[in-house]
Amino acid sequence: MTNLFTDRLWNRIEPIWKSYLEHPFVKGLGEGWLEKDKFKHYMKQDYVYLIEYCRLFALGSAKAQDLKTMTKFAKLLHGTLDMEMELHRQYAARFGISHDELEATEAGATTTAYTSYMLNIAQLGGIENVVASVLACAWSYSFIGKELASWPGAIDHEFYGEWVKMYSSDEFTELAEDCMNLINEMAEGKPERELAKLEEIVVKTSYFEYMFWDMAEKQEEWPVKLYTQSRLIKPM
Ligand SMILES: Cc1ncc(C[n+]2csc(CCO)c2C)c(N)n1
Repeated sequence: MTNLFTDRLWNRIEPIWKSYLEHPFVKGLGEGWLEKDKFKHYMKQDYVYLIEYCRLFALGSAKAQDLKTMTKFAKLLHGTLDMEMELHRQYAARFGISHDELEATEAGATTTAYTSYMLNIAQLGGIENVVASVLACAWSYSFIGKELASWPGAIDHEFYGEWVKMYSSDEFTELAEDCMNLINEMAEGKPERELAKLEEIVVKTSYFEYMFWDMAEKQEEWPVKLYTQSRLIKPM
């Protein structure tokens, strides 16, 4: 039996990912009672998150050592720009937000920290760092999508059903599997010291995923209180 690196990763990330399903934002989304304003905030932050995320896939293509990997990343880039971000544009339209307004969203603290971390890691190392940075995002959404799709009424919900449908779809499962196959191929033959580094990236990005759900729940932008002459001018 082969020892898959993703099986080893699963031991570390399972408790973190299970906590997403307990988080009020994800629970509310799956059970259908999530406040729309929270979802709107999430979709706007997620859109600018995805713009930065696309750069990661482009970096993956640039760093690829063979055409098969280059093509995989190009496919992931296209899938994100054209399919995943289209979901956001459609939800934005339902909220009366134009494409330009959506694109002009100012990234909040968590969004900035998360995308900056991934882009830094991906630029520092070789192709395996790019794959480790994107893995938790693609795989955890597939995990959440599949789980929520099994909750009664989630997929047919008049508002959140589209979200559940997209992330539980075959196309998304395939994108997540592409990332899992890539990391398994790249882990083969690597020394323990390097595997441990990759594992840390996947654990850190899994923590960031939790923080992203929490940012959405709290509708957080920059949690800074601004004072002028001792008067609070920007309560958070
Ligand atoms: C914070 C955050 N994390 C993960 C995803 C999901 N995601 C990002 S890229 C990708 C693969 C192909 O598009 C998937 C599934 C998201 N939307 N927002």
